[in-house]
Amino acid sequence: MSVSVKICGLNDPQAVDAAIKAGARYLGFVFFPKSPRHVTPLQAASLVADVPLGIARVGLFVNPDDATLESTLATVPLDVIQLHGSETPQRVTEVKALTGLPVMKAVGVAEPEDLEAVWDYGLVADMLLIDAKAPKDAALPGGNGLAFDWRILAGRQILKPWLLAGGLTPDNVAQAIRLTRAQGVDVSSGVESAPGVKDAEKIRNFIARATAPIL
Ligand SMILES: O=C(O)c1ccccc1NCC(=O)[C@H](O)[C@H](O)COP(=O)(O)O
Repeated sequence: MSVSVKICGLNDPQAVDAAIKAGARYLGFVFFPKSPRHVTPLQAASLVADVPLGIARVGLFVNPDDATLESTLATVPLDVIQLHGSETPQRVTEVKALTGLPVMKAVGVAEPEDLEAVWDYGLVADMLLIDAKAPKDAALPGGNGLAFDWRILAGRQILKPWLLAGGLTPDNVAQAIRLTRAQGVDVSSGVESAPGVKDAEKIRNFIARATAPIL
């Protein structure tokens, strides 16, 4: 089965178009005001207007309250909610009930002990995004272009569908998939020319290399 690709932090129509044409399975839109990739619900509504069926529109939130989720969903149709903050398993369950949408929970990994959280969230989330743990002094909880030691995941069984994230690039994504046997991969900074500026050529290269047969 081919690896699914999520391109995260899309904020311009050319990049959305490049991701769709190159075969992305998930398109991520960041609703976190401090991010250089931040989009408003109205901007996102315009960006997703022509997304074909079968490609999931993912809204990325950091510790959102109910009102934020409700007002965003009233403006932009989304298929998946990505929670990228310190939401508890209980909050994941609440967000699923409130929105009626599947939840992808991001879990930060730096060392083998962090896999306990992967297990805990696997019991409640519909999907997991296994990402590098953000450094304590990082301005953002994700999208920092940092990788973790992928060998931590080698040979692990994970309860739910999951995507590998953190510091992936067109140059390292095939090796990351080979080591972790990830079913899907997620990228943001690795397909940018500057923070918050997506590069269509890098998006095409990334998707081609992630979906090529792994030898
Ligand atoms: O991208 C952001 O600006 C961002 C802000 C707040 C929370 C999460 C954020 N991004 C998450 C991602 O883009 C990805 O899901 C993932 O962390 C991979 O990012 P990268 O290492 O840059 O490829």
